[in-house]
Amino acid sequence: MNRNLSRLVAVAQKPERRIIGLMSGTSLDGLDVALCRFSGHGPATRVVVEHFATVPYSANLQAQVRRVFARQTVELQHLTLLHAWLGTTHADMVQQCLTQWQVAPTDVDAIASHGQTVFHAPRHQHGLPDWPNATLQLGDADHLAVRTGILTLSDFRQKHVAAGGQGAPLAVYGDYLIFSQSGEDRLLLNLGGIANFTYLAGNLDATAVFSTDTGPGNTLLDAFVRELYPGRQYDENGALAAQGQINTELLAALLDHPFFAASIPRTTGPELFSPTYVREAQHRSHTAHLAPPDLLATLTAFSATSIAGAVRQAFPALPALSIYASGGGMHNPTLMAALRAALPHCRFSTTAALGIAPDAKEAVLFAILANETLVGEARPIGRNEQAVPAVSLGKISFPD
Ligand SMILES: Nc1ncnc2c1ncn2[C@@H]1O[C@H](COP(=O)(O)OP(=O)(O)OP(=O)(O)O)[C@@H](O)[C@H]1O
Ligand SMILES: CC(=O)N[C@H]1[C@@H]2OC[C@@H](O2)[C@@H](O)[C@@H]1O[C@H](C)C(=O)O
Repeated sequence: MNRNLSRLVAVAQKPERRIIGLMSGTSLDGLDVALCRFSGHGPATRVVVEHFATVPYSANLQAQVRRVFARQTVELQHLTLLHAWLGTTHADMVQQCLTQWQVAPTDVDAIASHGQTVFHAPRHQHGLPDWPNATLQLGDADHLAVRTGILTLSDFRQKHVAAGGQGAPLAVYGDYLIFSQSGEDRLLLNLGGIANFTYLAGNLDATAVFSTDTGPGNTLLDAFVRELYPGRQYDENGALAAQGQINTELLAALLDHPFFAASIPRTTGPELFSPTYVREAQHRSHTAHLAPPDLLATLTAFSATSIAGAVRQAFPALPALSIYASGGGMHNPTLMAALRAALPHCRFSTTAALGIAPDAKEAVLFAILANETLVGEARPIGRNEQAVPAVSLGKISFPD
């Protein structure tokens, strides 16, 4: 048997595994690196986050990714170069973390690499009836495996698409395994560039579980803060939006898009929710000359209202739900206050209350996907249109 295959079998048979989860989302703020220790699989999964860091993306890295990010037209050579370069750059970031944590690469069983999404194209968004759902993540994992010497699983979204999904949200697989709790109906709400949630039924009915994107989280806020306040990357603690007034005409125009009426699950990205989207809504609502704080207040309300709208669409009877937030947006008190106001029947806390640091959650979820692919088995979650493809996700890259 090939040496790599026998090593793979040995990793799968270990009582405990250390897997590094890597996630770099649509905010392009950095690479989240979570070193996780696993035992078990499926609903018996036990995960402890031994170390976590966000390695910030340099201004150059952000600029290089933005040359292709969510763009209809790109320079093909640059896209090709990025694929290899991000793979080696992510490998160097992993090595930097391991050195800092004083962990030897030989003590890590696997890396689970999400890669950098550069374009997300579900059919409902590209609108081309003869073309499939599609999504593209860069940062080739062979480069990670060869450079770190660690077995690497990657490119988790393609199998989801191949099995009938939109390539997202994938959080549902891990949320279901580690956050389901008898007696509590839960929403796991991630407030990243794009916001999404997973519903977990308190009666532990796997067929009732579903997940969906809801629309913008921080992506529009970040884009306009960068444009209107040069040198700033985001609305720190929601302070700018807190000084502004919500413009109800613009808010109504922003919410006037078929995405918000589409059936659940629906996924999206900055391809749709871009500054151009906002400018068109401003044009339609005659609000092109809003003061910057008023624009940010309205965009914050747009995120909160669209998230609350998706929750109300999914649960029209307004049952009491416990919402556990994660992702960078939970550090924005203006956004969180707007969410609380829009969903007064829900109880809010963060995944810290469930034992997973909210900034680490998405990276941990990719480590869980790798653990399942190595040790677990595909299992059915959800039903009908909300069924989650029952497949093992990710491709395997060997170090040699
Ligand atoms: N103190 C803070 N105040 C306000 N916003 C904050 C704060 N800290 C982080 N954020 C927001 O969180 C963002 C980063 O969030 P996160 O890392 O969860 O996004 P992501 O993983 O890139 O997104 P996605 O889940 O869409 O892939 C920042 O760009 C900023 O908008
Ligand atoms: C295509 C893509 O990268 N989508 C991301 C993005 O960021 C949030 C939301 O949009 C979600 O659908 C997804 O990430 C999370 C980790 C997911 O798949 O669950």
